[in-house]
Amino acid sequence: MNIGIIGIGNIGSMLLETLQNKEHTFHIINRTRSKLKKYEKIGNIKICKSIKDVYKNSKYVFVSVKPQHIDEVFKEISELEEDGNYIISTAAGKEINEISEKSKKNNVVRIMPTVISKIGKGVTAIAFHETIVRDEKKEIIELLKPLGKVLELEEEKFDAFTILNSSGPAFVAFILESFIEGAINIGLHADTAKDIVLKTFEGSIRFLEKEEIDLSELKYRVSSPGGVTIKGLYELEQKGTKGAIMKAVYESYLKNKEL
Ligand SMILES: NC(=O)C1=CN([C@@H]2O[C@H](COP(=O)(O)OP(=O)(O)OC[C@H]3O[C@@H](n4cnc5c(N)ncnc54)[C@H](OP(=O)(O)O)[C@@H]3O)[C@@H](O)[C@H]2O)C=CC1
Ligand SMILES: O=C(O)[C@@H]1CCC=N1
Repeated sequence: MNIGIIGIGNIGSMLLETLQNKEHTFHIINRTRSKLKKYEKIGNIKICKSIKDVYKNSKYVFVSVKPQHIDEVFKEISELEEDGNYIISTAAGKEINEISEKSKKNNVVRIMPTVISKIGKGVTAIAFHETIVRDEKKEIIELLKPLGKVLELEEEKFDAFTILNSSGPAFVAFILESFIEGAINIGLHADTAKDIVLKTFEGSIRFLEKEEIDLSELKYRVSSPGGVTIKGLYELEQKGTKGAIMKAVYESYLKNKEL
């Protein structure tokens, strides 16, 4: 399969490295060419000189530039003949109709990926232009399988999905970091704290999945009456932590709708 990737940043490089397969040939381009140096000697990666070269040589063309750069890319694509190629946009907040209009193409697919897919365990939402038929959808979903789970999703749910799934890892990192710094404050070395915090979160998630219990049930199992855990939970409630997190999710969601 000939696969194009326009924009080799966080997501473009994740796609290039995760979808790697000897049966694919990748045609890639990035604005800053020095970023592509490490791919120069890989047999099935062709570094292209223009967006036209990427598009002409690829059946599936991922567009993974930032939303503010996407118009210039679609403008270039709009001047090219569609010849069985598909545009697969990763841009947050950019709808299929808008992409189709700007690129003057019908074969438009929208995905919402996550950096987590680098280890094959992410969830990728996908939506298709109305003209794309079942067999074509199947082939595209199959192509994305190395990323983890591929979830066909109504476009109106993409904004919420983006914040949970794709921004999510940053929120998780922030919360983990808060616990690590809390642990340093009570005398643990940073490395030890990180190790314990990661294992505690991982173990808690596995436990919830295995025991199939509610989150509040886990809170009550851990919180002894008048004990230490409830003291900490009380502090979090008094500081409005849950409200602050809900607001953070909402503000990100609103921002995504503005794009
Ligand atoms: N980061 C994430 O976790 C997620 C990102 N997304 C979406 O994916 C897209 C990419 O995000 P991300 O990878 O983080 O962004 P990055 O800035 O890391 O990567 C974008 C890349 O596109 C390149 N670029 C910009 N304009 C052009 C152009 N005209 N031709 C070729 N290359 C170009 C940039 O080059 P240069 O090296 O010069 O900057 C850069 O390397 C965005 O639309 C974002 O909304 C979606 C889900 C998750
Ligand atoms: O922060 C962003 O805008 C992108 C989209 C989702 C994750 N990163």
